[in-house]
Amino acid sequence: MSTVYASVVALVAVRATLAFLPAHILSSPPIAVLNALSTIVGCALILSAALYLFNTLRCKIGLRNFGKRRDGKALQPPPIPYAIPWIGNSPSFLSTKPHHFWSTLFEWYPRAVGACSIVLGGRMANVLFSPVAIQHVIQDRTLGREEFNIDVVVNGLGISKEECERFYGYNTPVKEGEHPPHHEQDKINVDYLLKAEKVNELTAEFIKILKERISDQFTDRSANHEIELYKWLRTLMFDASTISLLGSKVLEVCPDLEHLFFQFDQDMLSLFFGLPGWLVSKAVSNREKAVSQLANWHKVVRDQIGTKVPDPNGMSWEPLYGSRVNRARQIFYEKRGVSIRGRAALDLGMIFGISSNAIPATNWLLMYVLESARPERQKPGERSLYSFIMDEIKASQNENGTLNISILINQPILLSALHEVLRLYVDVLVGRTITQDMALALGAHSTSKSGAPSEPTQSIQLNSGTLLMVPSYPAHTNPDVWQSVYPHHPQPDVFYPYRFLTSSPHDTTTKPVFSTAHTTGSYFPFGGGKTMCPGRNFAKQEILGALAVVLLTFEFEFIGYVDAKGNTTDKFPGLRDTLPGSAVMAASGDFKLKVKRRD
Ligand code: HEM
Repeated sequence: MSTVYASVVALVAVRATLAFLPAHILSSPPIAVLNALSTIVGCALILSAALYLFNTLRCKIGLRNFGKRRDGKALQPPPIPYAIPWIGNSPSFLSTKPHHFWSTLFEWYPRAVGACSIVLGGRMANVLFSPVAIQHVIQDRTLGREEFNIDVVVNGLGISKEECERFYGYNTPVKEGEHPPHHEQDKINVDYLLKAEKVNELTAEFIKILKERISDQFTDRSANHEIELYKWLRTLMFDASTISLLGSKVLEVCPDLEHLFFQFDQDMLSLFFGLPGWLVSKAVSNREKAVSQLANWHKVVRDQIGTKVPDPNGMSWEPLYGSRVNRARQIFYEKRGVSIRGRAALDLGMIFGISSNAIPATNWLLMYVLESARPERQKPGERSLYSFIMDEIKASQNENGTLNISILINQPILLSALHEVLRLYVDVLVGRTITQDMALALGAHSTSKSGAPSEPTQSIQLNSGTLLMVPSYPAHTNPDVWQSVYPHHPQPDVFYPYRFLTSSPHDTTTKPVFSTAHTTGSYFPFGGGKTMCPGRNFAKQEILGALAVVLLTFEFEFIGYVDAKGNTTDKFPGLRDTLPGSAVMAASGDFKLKVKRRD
C-alpha cells in the first residue's frame, strides 16, 4: 500500500509542478514526455482505484448475501478486492513476511464465512477456511492436484512440459489394461514408502547412519564444545536421510549437495509460483548447479552398472541407489524414458520432500525441549517438557540400549509435542484441481469434542477449471476451533506441547492420551486424500528417532540465542521470511549450546 501512496504523492507533485510551468518549457521534448507519462500513470491509477472500489463493493455484497440463503443455492465465494487486473491479489499473497496475507485478511474479512476467492497471476483460486468444507475436500479421493504437480515439476524443477507429460501422463490416453504413469508412481509410494515394514527399514538405516556420524563427535571430554543447533543438526540429518533414501554414492559424487540443496530450498517457491525470469535468475542458477551434480551421480553409477537398477525387492539398501523406494523410482524413470537431467531434477524434488520438512521440524522440537530445560524456565513443583520427554525416550529403549521405534512413536507427550510443532510451523497450501462444476457445503464449524460437523448453512459453487486452495495456517490457528474445545489451553499462536493430550501431564490423577479427535478439518500438516504426503510415516519416525538419538547421546547447556546473522539476541528464534506454502517453516535464528557426550 505504501508504494501506492508514494506513487500518488509523486504523481500529484509532478502534475502540480507541471501546472505552474510556462508554455514554452512545457513544449520542450523531455517535459512533454514527462507530461504524457504522468497523464498515462494518472489514468492507470484512476482505473486501478475504480477497479479496487468495484471489487470492494462486489466483496461487500458477496459477504452480505453469504450465509443468508435458505434455498440451498450455492454462491460464489466472496472475492478479495484487488486493484490491477491479472496481477490480482498476488502482491499481498506473495509477500515473504510469514502469514502476512492471512493476518491482514482476517483484520477485516470474517473468518466465519469459511471461504473467499482470490486472483493470482490471472487465475481464480477458491480458498477454504471452513473446517466442514476442508474435511470434505481433503478426504475426497476424486480430487487430484494435477496442476500443482505440473507447476512443481515444470516451474520448480525446470523439467520440460513434454518430459513432465511423459512422467505423469495426465493427458495421454492409456492403453487397455495399463495404468496411467501417475498411478504407477502412487503404487511405488504405497508399496515402498508407506508400508510399516518399509518405513521401519528406512528408519533403521537412517538411525544407523546418524549414529555413525555422531560416534566420533565431541569425544574430547576436556575440550569445551560449542555448537549452533540448527547448523549442526542440518548436516547430520541431511547426510543420514539422503544416504538412507538415495544411497551413499550420491554424497561421494556430490560432496557439496547439502549446501547446494539448501540454496535451492530457499528459492523453490519463487520458482513454483512462476515469478518472472529476471526475479528468479539466481534461483534458476542455484537449481541448475544442484541438478548438474545429481546428473553426475547418475552418470557415475551408470558407468559402473549400466542402466539396470538393482531390484527394489532384493536387499533393503545398497550404496548406489539406496532404498527400495528410490530403486523403484529409478526403474520407473527408465521405463518412462526420462532423461538424465530430468531424473536429476526429480531427485532434487525427492530430496526437497525429505529434507526441507523433517529437518526444520526436528529443530523446532529440539529447541522447545532444550528451552524447557533451562534453569530459569523451571516452575516450582512442575516438571519440564525435557524431563517428560527424556522419560519417554528412556522407556522406549530396548534392554541393550537400542531404540525401539515402535514404542517411541507411540509415546503420548512426544507425539503431542511433535504435532504441536507441525500445527504451528507447517505452512501448506493444499491444492486441488476442480475438473467438474461442484457445490461444496461450508457449514458452521464444529465445536463438539467429537469433531462431528454441524448442519450445512451455505454452499459455495466451484466451477470446473478453477483452483481450490486449502491453506493450513488459518485452519491450524483458528481460535474458534482450538480454543472452544479446550478453553484452558493457551492461544493457538502459542506453542503448547500438551495441546494434543486428553489431560495435562502435570495432572497426576489421569494418564494423558494423545488424540487428534477434535481437529477434524482444522489440522492437516500432511494434506489429505489420495495425494496425502506419502512420506508422513517415515517423517514422524525420522523426526522422533533423530530427537531421541541426539538427546540420549549428548547433554546440552544453553548459552544463548543467535539471530539469522549469528549475532547474540535475547529473542527465541522466529520464522525465516518465505513465500506462503513452504511446508515446515525454517527458523530465522539459532540456539548456541555447550555440548558434551553422556557416556
Ligand atoms: C514433516 C515432514 C513433512 C511434511 C509436513 C510434508 C507435507 C506434505 C504435504 C502437505 C504434501 C501435499 C499433500 C496433498 O496435496 O494433500 C506432501 C506431498 C509429498 N511428500 Fe511430504 N511432507 C513431509 C515429509 C516428507 C518426506 C520425509 C518425504 C519422503 C520420504 C515426503 C515426500 C512427499 C512426496 C513424494 C509428496 C508428493 C505426493 C503426490 O504428489 O502424490 N514428504 N508432503
